[in-house]
Amino acid sequence: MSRTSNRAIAKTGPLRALGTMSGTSLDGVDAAIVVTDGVSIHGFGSSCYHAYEPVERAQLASALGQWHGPQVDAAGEIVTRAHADLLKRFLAEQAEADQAEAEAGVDPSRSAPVDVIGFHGQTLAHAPRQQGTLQVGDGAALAQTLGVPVVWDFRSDDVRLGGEGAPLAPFFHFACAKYLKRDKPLCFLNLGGVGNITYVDPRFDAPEEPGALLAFDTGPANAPINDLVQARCGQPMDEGGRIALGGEVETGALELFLAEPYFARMPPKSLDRNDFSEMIDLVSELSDRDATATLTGMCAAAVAQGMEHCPEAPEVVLVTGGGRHNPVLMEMLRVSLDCPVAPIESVGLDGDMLEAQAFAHLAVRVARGLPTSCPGTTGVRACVGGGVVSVPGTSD
Ligand SMILES: Nc1ncnc2c1ncn2[C@@H]1O[C@H](COP(=O)(O)OP(=O)(O)OP(=O)(O)O)[C@@H](O)[C@H]1O
Ligand SMILES: CC(=O)N[C@H]1[C@@H]2OC[C@@H](O2)[C@@H](O)[C@@H]1O[C@H](C)C(=O)O
Repeated sequence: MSRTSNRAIAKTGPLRALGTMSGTSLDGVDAAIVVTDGVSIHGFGSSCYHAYEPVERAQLASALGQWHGPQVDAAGEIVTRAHADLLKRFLAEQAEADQAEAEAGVDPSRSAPVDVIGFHGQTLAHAPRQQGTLQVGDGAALAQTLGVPVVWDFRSDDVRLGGEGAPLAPFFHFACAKYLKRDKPLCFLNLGGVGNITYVDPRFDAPEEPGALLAFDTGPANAPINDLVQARCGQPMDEGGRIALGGEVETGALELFLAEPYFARMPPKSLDRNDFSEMIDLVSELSDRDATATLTGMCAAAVAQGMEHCPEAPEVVLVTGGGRHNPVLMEMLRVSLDCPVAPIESVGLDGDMLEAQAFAHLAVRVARGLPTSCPGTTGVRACVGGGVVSVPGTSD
C-alpha cells in the first residue's frame, strides 16, 4: 500500500475532484465530479455509471461477509477493473471536453481533467467493534493506471480510533446544506441497500462543531426487498414499488422487527448489508405482495424510529439513493414522519450521485488534512481525517 503525504496534492483553492461509489446494492459504480476546496462546494460537474455484469455481481455477492481469501481477492480485482475501465473512459471524455473549450477560446484553466480521485471501493464486510471494516479495490493501482492521485481506504482510521467507520457522507451533507444556503436543521436520508440519515444544523460554522451533525444507519433499506423479490419473483428489485403496492403491512412482523435491540441503541451506529438478513424469515408465511409491503414498511418504520434521535424537528427530510424511486416507500415515509419528505431533486441535487460526490469532497478534505468524521457522525473519540493518499509515480 502506498501512503503518501497529503502535501502531494499541493494546489490551493478549489480542486476538481472525482468521487466514486460502489454501493451495498452491488449494482455498479457511480462516479461524479465536484469542485470543492474541502470546506465549500463550488459546483457540481459531470457524472457517469457502470453496471456490473451479472456474473461480476454474483461474485461480489458471494464474497460479502468475508474478510480474506480467494473470493475476496477476486472481488477486489473486479472492483479495481470496473473502476479503471469506467474512469479511463470518463477522464478521456473530460479531457476532450476541456480541449474543445480551450479551442473555443474558453480557458478551462486546468492541465488535467481532475486533480484528485476519491475512491470508496466496495464494502464486503463491516463489523467495526470486531474485525473492522473492509472495502476492496486497489487505490494505489488506480492512481498508477489513471495518472491521478487517489484517496482511498476512508474508513479504517476512524474504526481504529473507536468509531463506526460509517456513515462518512455527513461532512459532505453539511457542505451541501451550506451550498443550498439552508439556515434551519434538515435531514439527508440515503436509502440504498442500507439506510442512513444525517441531521445537519447549518447554523454551526463547521461540521466538526459539537451539535452540527448527528448521523447513523437507520436500518436495512432496499437490500432485504431486493433479496426477497429476487428469490420469490426472479426480479432484482421491486421496480416502482409495484409488488408492494397491492400488499398490506403485517403489523405483527413489523413489531417483531422493531423489537431488535439495534433500534433502541443510541447513535452513532452502523450496519453491515446483511446484518438484518434474517428479517426475511419474519415475512416467510406472507404472500409476495404482503411480504414486500411489510419489508418496505420495515424500512420506513426504522427511519421513523431513528428520527426520534434528532435534537429538533428538521425542516425537511431530503431523500437520496435508489429508495426514493419507490413511491410506496416514499408514501410510507410521508405518513410516518412528522415533517415534509421530498426527493433531493426538489433542491436541485442529484440523488443518484450524492454518495459518489461525497467521496469527491471527502478526498479533498483528506488531501488538505481536514477531518472526515467526528464523535457525532461515527462515534469516533475525536475528529479524524481518515484515508490513504496514493500518488502516481511513487511506490512506497
Ligand atoms: N425505480 C425503482 N423502484 C424501486 N426501487 C428502486 C428503483 N431504483 C432503485 N431502486 C432501489 O434502490 C437500490 C439502489 O440504490 P442505491 O444505488 O442508492 O444503493 P447503493 O448505493 O448501492 O447502496 P448503499 O447506499 O447502501 O451503499 C436498488 O437496488 C433498488 O432496490
Ligand atoms: C460500511 C459501509 O460501507 N457503509 C455504507 C453502507 O451504505 C449506506 C450505509 O451503509 C452507510 O453507512 C455507508 O455508506 C455511506 C456512503 C456513508 O458512509 O455515508
